[in-house]
Amino acid sequence: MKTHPAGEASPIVVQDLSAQYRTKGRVSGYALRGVSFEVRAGEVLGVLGESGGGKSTLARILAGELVRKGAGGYDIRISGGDAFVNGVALRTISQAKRNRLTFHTAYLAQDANDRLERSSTVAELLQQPIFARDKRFDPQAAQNRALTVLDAVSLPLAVMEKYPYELSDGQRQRVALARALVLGPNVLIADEPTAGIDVTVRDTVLRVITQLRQDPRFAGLVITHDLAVLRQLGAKVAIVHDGVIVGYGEIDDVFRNPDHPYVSRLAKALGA
Ligand SMILES: Nc1ncnc2c1ncn2[C@@H]1O[C@H](COP(=O)(O)OP(=O)(O)OP(=O)(O)O)[C@@H](O)[C@H]1O
Repeated sequence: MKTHPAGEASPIVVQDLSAQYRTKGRVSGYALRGVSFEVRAGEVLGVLGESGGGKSTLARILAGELVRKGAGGYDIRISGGDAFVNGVALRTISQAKRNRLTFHTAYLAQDANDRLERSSTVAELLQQPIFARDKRFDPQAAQNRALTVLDAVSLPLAVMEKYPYELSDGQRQRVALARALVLGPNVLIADEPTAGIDVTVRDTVLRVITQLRQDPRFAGLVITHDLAVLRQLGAKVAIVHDGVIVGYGEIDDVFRNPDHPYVSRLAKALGA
């Protein structure tokens, strides 16, 4: 397994990363073009940018989900550079090793709440990742773990026996978040975790990140235009536009001294 040359590197390192999508055997234009940044231990990076800029592509790669089958499926090809999560290079690792790596990564996709399997109860959904990692895991311990993450996302016990379709959008979003947390990850990749859902989810996301941060190896990448959330987290920001990073640094530095016309436009739009 290829590892980051720097050894004890940041939990997330992206080096000159370029990526394309493969659709029906054809490779598309570049979704990311030579992107580089690091998220150090203890840091949260907020990723902002216009629709189609490449934010979700970046999240998918860092979450180790380069290929997804079925409806809304896709196939990403890393065509240049590399990305390292917990020191492991994502470009060259096998699917089996990638699966193992993702045990340490909580990935909340944009449609995470719709992805929950309809035929499983919340209790089952929360325990599935535990048994996927270790078939012989003690069932009582797995249930306790599920209860702990349920509580962390402020859902009542009664939700455990329900099916996703019996829940509200906000509750489903909380279940998806709880499921992402159940293996005790040190890396969080969240794609618009607070967009379009009831406002209380926002507080839960903030609380969860604060809790995760107690792990000294924690690093988070959160795609959101919610500057209030990013400020509360003391996050740095990366502005992605047309597959490249056009602004990077502390929120106020980036928006007060824009290096690119898109950053000026975004600053105005967000009232930054
Ligand atoms: N499944 C796919 N197949 C082919 N191309 C795709 C696919 N998903 C995204 N792309 C392309 O990759 C580029 C980056 O898209 P991406 O979804 O990463 O942007 P985004 O910044 O997350 O946008 P949004 O805010 O709308 O989610 C776009 O040109 C887009 O058309």
